[in-house]
Order: sequence, then structure tokens, then C-alpha cells
Amino acid sequence: MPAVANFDPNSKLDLPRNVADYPPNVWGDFFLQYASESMELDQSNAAEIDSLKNEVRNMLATNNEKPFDKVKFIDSICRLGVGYHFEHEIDQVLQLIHKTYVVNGEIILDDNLHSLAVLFRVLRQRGLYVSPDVFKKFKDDQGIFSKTLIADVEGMLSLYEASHMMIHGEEILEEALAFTSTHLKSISTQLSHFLATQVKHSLTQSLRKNLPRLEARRYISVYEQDASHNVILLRLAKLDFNMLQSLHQKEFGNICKWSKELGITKKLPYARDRIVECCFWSMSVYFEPQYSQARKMMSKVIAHLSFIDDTYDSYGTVDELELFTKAVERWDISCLDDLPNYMKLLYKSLLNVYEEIKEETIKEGREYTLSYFVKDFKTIVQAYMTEARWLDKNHVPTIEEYMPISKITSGYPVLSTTSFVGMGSIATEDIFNWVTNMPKIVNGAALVCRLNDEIVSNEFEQQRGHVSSFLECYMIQYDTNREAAIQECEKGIDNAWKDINEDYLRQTKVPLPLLTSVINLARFIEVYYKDKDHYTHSEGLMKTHIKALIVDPVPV
Ligand SMILES: CC(C)=CCC/C(C)=C/COP(=O)(O)OP(=O)(O)O
Repeated sequence: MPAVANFDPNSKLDLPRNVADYPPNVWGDFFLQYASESMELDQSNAAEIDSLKNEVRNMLATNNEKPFDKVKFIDSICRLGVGYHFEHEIDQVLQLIHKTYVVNGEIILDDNLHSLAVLFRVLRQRGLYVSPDVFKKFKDDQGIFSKTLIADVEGMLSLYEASHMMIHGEEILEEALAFTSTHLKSISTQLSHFLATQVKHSLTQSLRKNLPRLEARRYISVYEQDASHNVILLRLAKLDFNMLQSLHQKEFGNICKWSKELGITKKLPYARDRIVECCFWSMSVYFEPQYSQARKMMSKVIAHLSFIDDTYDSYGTVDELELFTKAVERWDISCLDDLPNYMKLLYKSLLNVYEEIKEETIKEGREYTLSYFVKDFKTIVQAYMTEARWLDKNHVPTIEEYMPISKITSGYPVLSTTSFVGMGSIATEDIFNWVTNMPKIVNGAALVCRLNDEIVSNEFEQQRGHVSSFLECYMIQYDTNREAAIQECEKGIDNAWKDINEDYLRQTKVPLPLLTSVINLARFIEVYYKDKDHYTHSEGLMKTHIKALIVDPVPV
């Protein structure tokens, strides 16, 4: 039995515990250097940023440009990560374009494939419906996409990116995705290094499924190499990126300091020590300065979910877990006495985080958010308990039993709700009612999380005792093999994205920033649970990305 199994002198030593052999934390105390009392934005370039913002705002307001040029300019602004400064202006321009050039969903403007595909994607990204029939004219007499398009790499790439906005029943976008993926892959060896890099990147990480801040970091250098780039916009993107980065650094520093003082990772050595990655998770949900406080709360909640997940998945015995579940159901500090020592620590710390959240929401007059948060938190802990009981009894659930529970234990329903707690008055009580009743977009994000996690984590988890995964349940229920089960997962993920896109388009009562938070949760999974679980194995891609986004400034 691994050494950590007996770390708590008051826990029962003779009990079998499924301790996982998690890799250590890869950051140590690195971020402590950035801890800071003052959370003011760095003012050194503030005046220049303001003046650049004004110039870009004026460019957005001029009416003498062709609609396609305007849309491409807006696309660059958004990809460069500075769209949040111009939400109102961008909205006005796109609403007007939609009103003028889209009739009954059909785009009535004409241009080449690249321009039409960018227009299609940009409008849908704003939640404005446009029909994909605009791409029909690029098909030949046999009804398939014309081979002549293969030479148009820019058009193919744009059609590929546009196809990821697909909703259910859009056959033409399915065909577009298959066509562009196949041909972009096969021609990539014949392209210039610059173009081949763009193609390769898009094929592994489409724009729709990529995190905005990662895209900004990458696109700044792509845009810079485009001879026709807008110098003002580029300079704004660079300065703004670095200004926000220094805020993120302070936030990471402060949370690391809090975690070190709390000392919980030392006291719960069976759990993953991933505080930096938890900060990165919440920074991926929203990066804008107005969500600094929201990130702080969310990082702490993610950290606790991670400890609790490891307690249920690995160290806790089923009897101890029953006690912890009851304590969470009662949500009262008096439950502390019922718990074994190591759980006391976790429970107390969880309630402290809750008190902090409560204080903040009371300050904002938004206490109504709290009951929704607590309800979702209880639900996830009860679902963890169901999984622990299954494991204890060696019960292999049917897919019908497994999916509703495992969508909850993906953590994404409670994290969607948590993300809204810090988003201010746009997240009204009606919206909390909506988000906590598993709307399609949250269900989709939970599925993206659960099914991707199943594909990449299954073997590592089954080495120790772990509740049966989707793959096992499916293989047993349908008497089939692993490949078929993985295929079913992939199909589920594709469908989940269509649900996400559909709900995103159809929601008129939910402001886009809220929907974007949920999409960003799904995107995080698409990046960090793709080829492996980079949260648990955080030394590779995860570390490289954290370094690029939080540590290394963009050269200016
Ligand atoms: C989204 C949330 C809740 C983040 C907190 C950290 C966490 C539990 C990650 C998933 O771990 P895992 O891959 O071990 O998940 P599971 O145990 O569900 O397979």
C-alpha cells in the first residue's frame, strides 16, 4: 500500500484505500513572487492603451468600409483578445449587417468562400442565425464540394472553422467539415511553413473549441506576420495582453499564498496538488479584468472540488464518505464533530470558502445566488457518493444509470453555476433558475467534459480501483470492444457540441458573456483533456500554456 495511505494517525489504518499515484505539483512556490495586496491594473501603458482603444473604436464606427472588410476587422479584434473593449460597437455593427444582408436567415451578399465563411462564423459567434445554404454554391453538379476549392487554402481553412458552428441537421456543414479536414490534411505538406503551421494548428484545435486567451497569444504573432495587418490594433493587442497578464500574475500569486497558508495540500497528501492549474481553469472561463474577484472565488471552488473528487475517488472509505456526504447535505459547521480528522479539515475549509463567497455576494446584494450554489454542490457530492457506493459493491451500472450521475460528477453543472455567481447583475435569479436546471448548453459542456475525460483517463484510473467508466459500462452492456465504446464517446462529444451551438444561438434571454463562460468550460476540456489528462499530468502542455499566458509577456 502506498505510504500516504496512513498519513492521518486518527484514520483507521487497517482499511483498504485506493490511493492514486499522482504526479507532483510542477510549480512549487513559483507564483508566490507575484502575490500582491494591490489589485490595481498596471498603469505603465494605460494612457497609450486608452488612446489606441479610441482609434480602434473610431475605425469600427466609420461607415465607408465594405461589410466584409468590417467583419474581418471585427474577427481580428476578437481573435486578438481585445473584443471585450468594444462589445457595444461590435454588437451594433454586426446587428446592422445581419439586418441588412441576411434575409430569412439567408446571406444575400456575395463574395469568395473565405469572406462568406468568415461572415457566417462571426455572425453565429454573436448568436445571430445565418443559414449554411450560402455554401451550396461551392458544390459541383454532383452535389459535392468542388475539387477546385482545394487550391484555395484560405477559403478551405475559413470553411473548416465555420463548420464548427454547426447545429443539428446541418448536413452541408458536416460535409464541409469532412471535405476541408481531409484536403487540408493532405495538402499541408505542400504549403509554406507559415501556412502549414496555421493549418496544422486549426486541424488540432479549431477556433470554436479553443480558449480565447490561448488564441489571442497565438494569433498576435500570426497577425503580425500578415503584411496587411493593422498596426494600431496589433499594438493594442500586445499591450493589453501584457497588462492583463500582470493582473493574472497577481491573482495566481494571491491564490497560491492562500493555498500555502491553508496548508491543505500538505495535510491531504493523497490528493492532487494543482492550485496553479485551478487558477488557470478559472482564468480560462473568463480572463477580463472585471472578473478578477470571480476568478478568485472560482479557483478556490475548483481546488476544493479537486480535493473532494480525490477523497471520493481514492482515499475515503465508503463509511467515511457517507459521513462527509451527510455533512455536506446539512451544510453546517456543527457537523465537524462527526467526521474523521482529515475530512474535518476539508469540510471546514469548504465552509470557509462559502463564507467568503457569501460576504462578496451580500456586498453586491446578490445573496440569491447562494442557495443555487449550495444546491449544486450538494448534488455533486451526492453523485460522488453514488459512484463510491458502486465501486464499493463492484457494481457496473448500465449506461442509463451511469450517464446522469457522471454528468454531475464532471463538475460542470456546479462550475457553470459557480461561474455565474461572480458575474454580477447580468446573472439574475431567473438565470440561476435556468442554469441549475441542466439547460442544453450545460448538459453539452458536462458531456464534453465527461466523455473526453473517459477516453483519456480510463487506463490510468483503472490501474487503481475506480468506478467503472463509460467505456466499461458500454462494452459490457453492448458486448462490444473498446474501439466501439470510444467511437460512441466521440459521437456523443460531436452531438454535445451541436447542442452547445444550438442553445447558444437560440438563447435570447441569457446574455452572451454567461453563455461564453459555459462554452469556455467545454473548451478547457477540448484543450487539456484531448490526448491525455493534462490536469493530472500537468508537466507538459499545461505547463507550457501557463508559462505562455501567465509568465512570459508578449514581446512588444
Ligand atoms: C471540473 C472540476 C470539478 C475540476 C476540479 C478538478 C477535477 C475534479 C478534475 C477532474 O478530475 P478527474 O479526471 O479525476 O475526474 P473524474 O474523477 O470525474 O474522472
